[in-house]
Amino acid sequence: MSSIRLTRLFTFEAAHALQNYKGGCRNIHGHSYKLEVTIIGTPIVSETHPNDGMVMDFKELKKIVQETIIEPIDHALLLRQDAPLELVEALRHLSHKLVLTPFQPTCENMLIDFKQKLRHLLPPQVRLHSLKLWETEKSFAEWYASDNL
Ligand SMILES: Nc1nc2c(c(=O)[nH]1)N=C([C@H](O)[C@H](O)COP(=O)(O)OP(=O)(O)OP(=O)(O)O)CN2
Ligand SMILES: [Zn+2]
Repeated sequence: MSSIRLTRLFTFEAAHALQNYKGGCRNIHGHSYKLEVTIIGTPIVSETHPNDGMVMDFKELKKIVQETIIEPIDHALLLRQDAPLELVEALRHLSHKLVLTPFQPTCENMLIDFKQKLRHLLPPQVRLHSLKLWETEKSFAEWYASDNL
């Protein structure tokens, strides 16, 4: 039996601010994020199975990631939950898509959050292998299951 990795690429737009950061990123600004989700498993061997030859249907992976990770934050503003109350209230009043996070919304923390959300939703025959989040064209962070045994 051969283990095979499958990767699906996702893109989303989000704004954030890094609270207390010493530099421009403390201001609200946006990124066109890219997320690579890699799972690992062995392909199904069953001539009668609709997913014969697949570790997992790419479409199924897309649905899980899209609904769990992408849709809640696409075109949203991510702020740490202790952001100034007046700002939070003003944004809510203007019906902005605001997501308050219990962590500083860095690449690193977003990956930890994504990993926690995804792990329990994948079918039993596959495992989450790694996540790679591109914040800019030049900067990305990665989470690997093998780094966290
Ligand atoms: N370890 C981390 N460092 C930084 C993060 C992060 O998530 N993890 N995030 C930021 C900012 O949010 C943002 O990514 C900085 O973007 P940008 O100003 O475009 O980055 P650069 O200055 O590197 O880009 P240049 O094109 O070279 O100006 C900051 N740090
Ligand atoms: Zn940023």
